[in-house]
Amino acid sequence: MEDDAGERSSFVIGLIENRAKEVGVAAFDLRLASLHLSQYIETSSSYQNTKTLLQFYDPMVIIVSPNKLAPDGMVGVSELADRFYATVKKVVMARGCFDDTKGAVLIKNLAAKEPSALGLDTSYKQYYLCLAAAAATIKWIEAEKGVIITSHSLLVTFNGSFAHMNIDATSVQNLEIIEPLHSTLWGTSNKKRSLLNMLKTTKTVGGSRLLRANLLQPLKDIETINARLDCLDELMSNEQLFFGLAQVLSKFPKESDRVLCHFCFKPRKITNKVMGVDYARKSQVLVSSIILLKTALDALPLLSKVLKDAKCFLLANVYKSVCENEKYAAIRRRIGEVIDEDVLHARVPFVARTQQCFAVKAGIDGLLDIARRSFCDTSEAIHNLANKYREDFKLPNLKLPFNNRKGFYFSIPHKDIQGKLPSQFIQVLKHGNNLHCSTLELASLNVRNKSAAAECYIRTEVCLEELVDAIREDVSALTLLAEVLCLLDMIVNSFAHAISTKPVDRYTRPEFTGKLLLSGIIAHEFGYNGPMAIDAGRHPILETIHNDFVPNNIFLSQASNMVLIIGPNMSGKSTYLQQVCLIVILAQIGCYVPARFSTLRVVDRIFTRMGTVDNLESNSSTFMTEMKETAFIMQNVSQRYLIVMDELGRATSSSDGFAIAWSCCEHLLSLKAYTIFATHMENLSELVTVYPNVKILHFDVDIKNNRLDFKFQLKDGARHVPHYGLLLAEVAGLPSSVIETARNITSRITEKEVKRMEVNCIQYQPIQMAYHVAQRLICLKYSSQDEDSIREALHNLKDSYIHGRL
Ligand SMILES: Nc1ncnc2c1ncn2[C@@H]1O[C@H](COP(=O)(O)OP(=O)(O)OP(=O)(O)O)[C@@H](O)[C@H]1O
Repeated sequence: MEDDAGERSSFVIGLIENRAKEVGVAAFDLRLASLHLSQYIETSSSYQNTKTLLQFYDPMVIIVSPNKLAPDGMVGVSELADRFYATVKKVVMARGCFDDTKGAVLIKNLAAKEPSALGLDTSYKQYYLCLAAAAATIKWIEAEKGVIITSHSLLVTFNGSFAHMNIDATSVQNLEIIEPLHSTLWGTSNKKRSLLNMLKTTKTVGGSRLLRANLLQPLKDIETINARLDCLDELMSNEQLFFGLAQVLSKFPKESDRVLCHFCFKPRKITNKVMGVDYARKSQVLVSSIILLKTALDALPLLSKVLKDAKCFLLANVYKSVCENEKYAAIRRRIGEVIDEDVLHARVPFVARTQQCFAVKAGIDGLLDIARRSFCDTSEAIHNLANKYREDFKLPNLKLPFNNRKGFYFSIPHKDIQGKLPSQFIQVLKHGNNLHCSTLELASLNVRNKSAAAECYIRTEVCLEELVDAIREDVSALTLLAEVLCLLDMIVNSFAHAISTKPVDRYTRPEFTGKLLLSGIIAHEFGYNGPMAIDAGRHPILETIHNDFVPNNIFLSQASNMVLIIGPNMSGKSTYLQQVCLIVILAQIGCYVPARFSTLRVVDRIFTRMGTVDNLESNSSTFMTEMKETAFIMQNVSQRYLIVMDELGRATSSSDGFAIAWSCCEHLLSLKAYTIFATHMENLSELVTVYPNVKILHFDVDIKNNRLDFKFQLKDGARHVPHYGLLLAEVAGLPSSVIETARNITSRITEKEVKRMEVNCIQYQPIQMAYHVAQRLICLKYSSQDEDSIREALHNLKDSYIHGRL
């Protein structure tokens, strides 16, 4: 639709809730003509799930019902919209518009696929909230835009958000997925330093929107992830295919997705209301859409040529479903019957206007030909007028720019005007080194030129009526083409581009455990709870800034599902936590990752508590925010989650903070989720004496000349770095007398602590080792390795045990 251009959001969201904490969401994408339905129980009183969805969709309109149905203690989605999305247009529709029965009928009629494929027809009563939201949303769109949605044209997904990895809104900020934090880890805020900005080399608006959507909701389906990874394998090993595809994609208009979906919306029959809303403009959009569609269809044979020999499933499937699809050639033939072959899509406004006026072949409509003549005459008169002014007023550098709003105007360099501008020139505006202006004569010619163009558009629309109806019959083919172009743009221009611009093997393909093991006991034991191992992983963004970025490993498994990382300030803890999460996200969007090797299990949800984000809710102290975020994690955690906690408990008294951190760790250790916990509290390493499934690591630091020398290297076990806080405080410029006093106090405390830790470690090491041996033996029991490999593994295990390397 014409008013959803550019990268502005194109989502209209209907929201409704009941008193049982259930929320129904219908998110309608006007650009892609798709509708995404979700219904879920809101788990927190601060609406974390709803906020996450709203952040994901970034709506331009939120539709809510007037009555407050929120459960006690919750503000209600309507107020949520007011508080957090004050700049987004809010529409309140009568409760009756949220009609679930009507929603079900609409979905049945409008969805491109049978609703049974969505699980809606049999059990829709259960999902009445999202259907009610859908009814209201569709009603608003049809009324507001003056359109009727074409039957069986909508791409409908159900429960969309939960078929994907869930990253809550706070974690999106903490991990700097979309935008860098104001106080970034690296000092000044820089737009380049978010994962989205790093990957945003897509060439189309649809491609970058798909990329954003993927980063906010990575995939969970291993088959789809692997299909993308297979595609990247092929692109990386076949340069001709990679460059060929990149080149062909550039031949498709940037706005292909929006235009292809234009045909899903059928304008209502002309009513006074619609006539009043610049009817000519609507006709112009239609003509421009047809020209864009022609340009896109003309590029399809080139795509077929490049993809003909592609091997991977994804590209072969695109070839089969799009390139070999007869429907596109048929549509192109129909377009050729009415539209002039030479007409091209143009971005320069006046060229585009001329192409649109001359789109339909000459001789098809007499009135159109007359309107064109008038358009040409007025355009010529305007150019003649400019020539006349150049000569009469001695203004050889007078230019005649055009924009859609103003029409033609004059642009005169300031330096060419000796004294005053002649009085004929009106509406004078300074614009850089030029003056922009008009004259009465130009204004009158502009009006005539514009109305001649408007007449052309309206007549053209009449000529295109049959063609447009024919195109609408195959609208699902156009939606498919739009989807495919966005996906290819993301994979080729973003993923493959990012990998290929790095030195060879900097990015590698992640492996996923789970699929192969999904049978019987092995699936149960290891499939869903397979290990997460990253060898020589790097931070995808920071490594581009630091030439000497130090890679680090991680290993999490059922036997060791928590890693506790200890290290002084500035040693690299927060960077490491971010790094692991970003690698998991990259892997689950189907991209290679910055690591030498990685084996991952699919993560359902990432939770982070990193303490760097400003609190959005007023009246919450740093500590309360920290506790609220932690409570949210604790209440929602389940086994395939990845939890990342940075310095929990630092915002209160040290004893309470330690107690909270310890008990949170104990709680998390009792679950199957994987947790990475970074802390300054060295005493927390004593957890290892009680829980064999926690692994302690530390960031290596040397002390040279009373200065900390950071190695950024993770090492096994805990290491006590004496007085690192004092050393850093000294560097920061605290007076030496203050430092001296502080040093005396801390040395007395820490000596005692260290001794106690050493005793405990020695005492509990054998228990730890026995536990790890047992776990590895269980793994070996279920492994499918041959006898020799098992023998070798047992040998290695024995060696590791003897040398205390477990
Ligand atoms: N692996 C690495 N290789 C190179 N430099 C790194 C690495 N990790 C971190 N750094 C550098 O160290 C700086 C500090 O890292 P980070 O903020 O992660 O430390 P921290 O231990 O979390 O500190 P604090 O405890 O004070 O929050 C980063 O800004 C980055 O410049």
